[in-house]
Amino acid sequence: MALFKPENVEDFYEIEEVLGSGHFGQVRKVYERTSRTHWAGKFLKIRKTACSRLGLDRTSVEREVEILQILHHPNIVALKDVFESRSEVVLILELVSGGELFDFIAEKENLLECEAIEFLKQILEGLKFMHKNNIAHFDLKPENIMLSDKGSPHPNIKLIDFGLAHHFCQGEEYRSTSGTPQYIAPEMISNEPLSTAADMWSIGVITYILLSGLSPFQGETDEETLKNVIATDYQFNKHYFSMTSSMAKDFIMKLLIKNPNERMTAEECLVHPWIKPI
Ligand SMILES: Cc1ccc2c(c1)c1c3c(c(C)cc1n2CCCN)C(=O)NC3=O
Repeated sequence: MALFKPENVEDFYEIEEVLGSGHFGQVRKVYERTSRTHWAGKFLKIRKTACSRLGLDRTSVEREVEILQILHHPNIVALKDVFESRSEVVLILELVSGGELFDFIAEKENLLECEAIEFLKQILEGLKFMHKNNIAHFDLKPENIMLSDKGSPHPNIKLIDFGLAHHFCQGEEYRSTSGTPQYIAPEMISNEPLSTAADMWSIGVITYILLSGLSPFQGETDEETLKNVIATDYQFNKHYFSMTSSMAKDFIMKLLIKNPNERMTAEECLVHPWIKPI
């Protein structure tokens, strides 16, 4: 069982404003007194007993910590420290102060293909590193793609939130039906064995949205969205894609493929002619 620091996190950090919250607990800005620097504190409520419904299972937190301790990469959020009290684990994470990629894009009229490519290259470099370490994120979506400094002419992308991530052991079969309907791969919905290819499906969906503002499978309800995903039923809306290059559409089509084995890998995406013109 992993041991985290038993000291009180507030002996080292001042807890500041809430940055976000979810089923897991809260993410808050924290100030480290000794270094006078800001970080993000992810406060996770831990189940007190096995039959308790509230809070997270400690093993799932240990899995997230183990994965973050492996992943040292410029496009993946860094884990600095972990504290534990009786009912809470606190992850001290790199503060990614530029906010979510999609909020950055929402502030612009529309995104040029060359701008989308620059963001996607960084996302794919982070994914290539993750997948080479046999780790899949399994929750790639715009909310989990952050910018380090949105004021910079070339903002740096950071992938965050590895709460659903999985580290595959050799030959292991892993199934999960967690995730967000708009972005999850068909094999997740039908509870088939998963692989890093599920992340590549999400990249196809994210690219479609980056270039059009539309979500390819979104229906009126989650149920309808899931049906559209399973049917791999999407089109390039003529109005929204009228100015989109055929190379960009080819990139998306080579990711939104029902059979996970036929999808491009992160490495193949990085040498696709749309991303890396000859
Ligand atoms: C400036 C800002 C604003 C909101 C933030 C974050 C940073 C943030 C961060 C993290 C997580 C897991 C969630 C976060 N959230 C919650 C929303 C994430 N989609 C994180 O790991 N580092 C962050 O800076």
